[in-house]
Amino acid sequence: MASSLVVNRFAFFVFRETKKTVSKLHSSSLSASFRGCKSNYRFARNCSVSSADAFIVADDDKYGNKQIISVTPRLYDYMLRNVREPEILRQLREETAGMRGCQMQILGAKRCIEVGVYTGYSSLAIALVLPESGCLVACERDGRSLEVAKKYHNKAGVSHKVNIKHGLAADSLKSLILNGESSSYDFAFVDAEKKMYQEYFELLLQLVRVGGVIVIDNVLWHGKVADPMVNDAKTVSIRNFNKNLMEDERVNISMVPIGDGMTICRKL
Ligand SMILES: C[S@@+](CC[C@H](N)C(=O)[O-])C[C@H]1O[C@@H](n2cnc3c(N)ncnc32)[C@H](O)[C@@H]1O
Repeated sequence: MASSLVVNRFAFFVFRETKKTVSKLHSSSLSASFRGCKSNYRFARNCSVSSADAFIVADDDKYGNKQIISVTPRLYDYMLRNVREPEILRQLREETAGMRGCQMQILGAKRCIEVGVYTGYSSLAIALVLPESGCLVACERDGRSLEVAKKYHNKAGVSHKVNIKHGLAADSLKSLILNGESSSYDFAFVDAEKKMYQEYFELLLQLVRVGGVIVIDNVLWHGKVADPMVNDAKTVSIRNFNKNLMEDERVNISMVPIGDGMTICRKL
């Protein structure tokens, strides 16, 4: 891919040729994942989130003595100051910060599909790096969020690249398949209803070409997937989805522990 985007709920990376932009990282997700860490983890330094420095949440032999650090507010601010975030994305991030549901922001890539748009941060990030001939099919059920997304697509001059599908994402994906668009997409980002992940994945696997990439967000689900005591419907659904994906020979997968965790799947 000449350019691609990988954005997740709390972290957002833009890869464009050799450029890398990290525009949003959430400070609490890693520490939340390790809040229940077991006693055999050695806690070095201190464990206060208000600490100025990053702290080590685990450096157990089990992990080859690799240190796992938490992202503190100071480190988060440092990252925000040391990435290349386009002005238009900064504006949208700041406007979204005051809105209900603002913790949901995420993703992105060339002939692309996004499942779960919200106010459009990830869709704008994708659209900005798409070539003029590129397109992003943006699936979202919430009309109010879409109004904000459209405003920023217009403001950024990328509306012509974005094909908004207002409605249930599974229905929109099925209509793309019925329209003969199977195997014609390069990239898809999944960030909508967690209980629908398996269905989205099956539909997207039809729509994405061989070699294409599907990125699934929130696969660590605040760490709950690893806690056998947590068995609510969303957690169980993501846990089952992760297990199925691990055994799925139609894709190569890589689970990335940034933000709330995301799995990058490459269609074989
Ligand atoms: C986490 S937010 C998406 C954030 C966005 N990707 C970003 O990075 O800015 C999830 C969105 O999925 C939408 N959604 C949830 N279930 C859906 C469904 N069944 N069909 C379409 N959209 C859905 C919600 O309305 C919400 O706006």
